[in-house]
Amino acid sequence: MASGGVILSNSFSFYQKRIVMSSRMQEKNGGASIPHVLSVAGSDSGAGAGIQADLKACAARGVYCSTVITSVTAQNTVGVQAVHAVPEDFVAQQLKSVLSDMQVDVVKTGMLPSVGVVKVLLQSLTEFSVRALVVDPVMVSTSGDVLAGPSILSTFREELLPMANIVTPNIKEASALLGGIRLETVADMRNAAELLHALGPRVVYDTGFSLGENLLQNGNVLVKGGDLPDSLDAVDIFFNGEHFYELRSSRIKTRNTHGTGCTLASCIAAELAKGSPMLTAVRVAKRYVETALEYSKDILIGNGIQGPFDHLLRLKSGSQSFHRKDAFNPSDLFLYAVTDSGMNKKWGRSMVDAVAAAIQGGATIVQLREKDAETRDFLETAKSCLAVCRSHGVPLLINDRVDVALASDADGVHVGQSDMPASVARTLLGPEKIIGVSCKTIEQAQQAWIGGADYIGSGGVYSTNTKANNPTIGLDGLKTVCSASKLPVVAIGGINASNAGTVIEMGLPNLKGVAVVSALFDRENVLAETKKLHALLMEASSSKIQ
Ligand SMILES: Nc1ncnc2c1ncn2[C@@H]1O[C@H](COP(=O)(O)OP(=O)(O)O)[C@@H](O)[C@H]1O
Ligand SMILES: Cc1ncc(COP(=O)(O)O)c(N)n1
Ligand SMILES: [Mg+2]
Repeated sequence: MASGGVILSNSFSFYQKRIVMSSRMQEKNGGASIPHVLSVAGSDSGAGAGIQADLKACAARGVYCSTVITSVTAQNTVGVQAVHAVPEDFVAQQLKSVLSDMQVDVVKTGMLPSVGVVKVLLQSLTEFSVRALVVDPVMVSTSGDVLAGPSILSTFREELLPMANIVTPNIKEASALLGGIRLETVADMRNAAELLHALGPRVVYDTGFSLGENLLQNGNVLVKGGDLPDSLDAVDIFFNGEHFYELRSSRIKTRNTHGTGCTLASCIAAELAKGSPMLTAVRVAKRYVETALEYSKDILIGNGIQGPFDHLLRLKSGSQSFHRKDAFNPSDLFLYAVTDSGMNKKWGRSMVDAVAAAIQGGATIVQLREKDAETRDFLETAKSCLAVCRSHGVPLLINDRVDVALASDADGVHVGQSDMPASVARTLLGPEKIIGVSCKTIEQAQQAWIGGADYIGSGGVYSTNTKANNPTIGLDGLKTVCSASKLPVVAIGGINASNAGTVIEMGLPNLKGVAVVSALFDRENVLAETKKLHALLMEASSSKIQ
């Protein structure tokens, strides 16, 4: 960070000394500093707006969020049933606890229920330096309930707004702050943005400031048009004191807009904390709200008129977390079918038919392996095969392509040594998906375990023509890897009905099954071949060396 972050503002006094001390402490602890937003807002028991929305928005944007709760509301999708203000001295205590210990980059305010709370906040900001202040002047909930009464207006206008780097009123709030002027058109919104800018916010940063030269000068106003009557788009007006920007997105048809304002402001704060310039932060935030609303437009939470949306884009029914019965089960490796489009084409059947037949014959897991397919075709095939696999409770993995696994919501991936490392795949896919890694050596097996894989595939046990230039490790190599592996193992490479029994009967530690390609798919009758192999494996398992 540029040494300083000096803010020359009306009445702020920032202590350079503290910034230097705190970055020194971070250096001493050896940790990297993490973008950090402090949300000073009210709690919404329904978790659509307020502190809860702020936490989710920051989490979704990859920023740490601490919280100072100003008020506790009993609230749901019907409205606000009760409000319990937190005593001002306790708000002060929370502010001190967070700001005296943690390096907060950006403070974002939501519901500030009393003049006293605003004063306490401003006092804290004179004692502890932060890089930016985002003010969402929450006054009335969308349900029409008052969250901060008219007595607060003059304090907002005269004391809070002049300190803000950006203020984000909705139409009603902009009108209230400007003495009740009418706001019905985009032109009215522009006018309001200009008038609000004249009231403040006008914090000026020095040019060495880490958020970038001149980017925050003179403060900024965003008048949000979510509730603009008769508007086909969702239009917001951004004014930085020099230029107006009309930010438009499509208006999503949904009841789930509770908390959009809190979320937008938190996302702006999060992007600023990461170092984005103001206009970029606003654009990203608006795009994020639009995306989350589009994703959540049909979700149903609560019986009231305004529902919450899903900040993490994961709750929609049909997403994997709803349907997978449980976590990875190593016994699923028992009869592992790996597809080959060339073979299936040769025998005149579609991939879906081949997968369905293998499952019917007893395959316990399926891997879709498409070395030459166009991405779009691969994705379509993955989706159709997934439907078949899901209906039988059999996991579907994708060979190599983490992007296809993500896009199709398959159950996981299988990667080779020259594909994406397991640790990176794990970060992309999250904790629930299955990751398998091909390993020929003890070191590779160790690395797969460290990287967060669920199982390893070890081979080629026998020579095979499904993989060129693939040295075999033989039964001895398999034995070495199995003995050292902390993960369950599936044997692969040239395994078929004539040798599968030998592999299983060795009774190797951790060996849970065999993976086969040609033995199932380079045959006329996939169902019959799979049944035969399944029976043989059952037989071998019961007689394996203990
Ligand atoms: N139906 C919608 N579709 C797309 N964007 C929306 C929709 N409703 C609100 N927004 C956007 O959400 C943000 C919050 O706006 P608004 O609802 O006006 O604020 P508040 O929640 O404070 O009342 C704005 O960027 C606005 O354009
Ligand atoms: C605690 C709290 N803070 C803010 C809002 C405003 O959100 P919305 O305008 O979406 O009702 C709210 N309803 N509750
Ligand atoms: Mg709203």
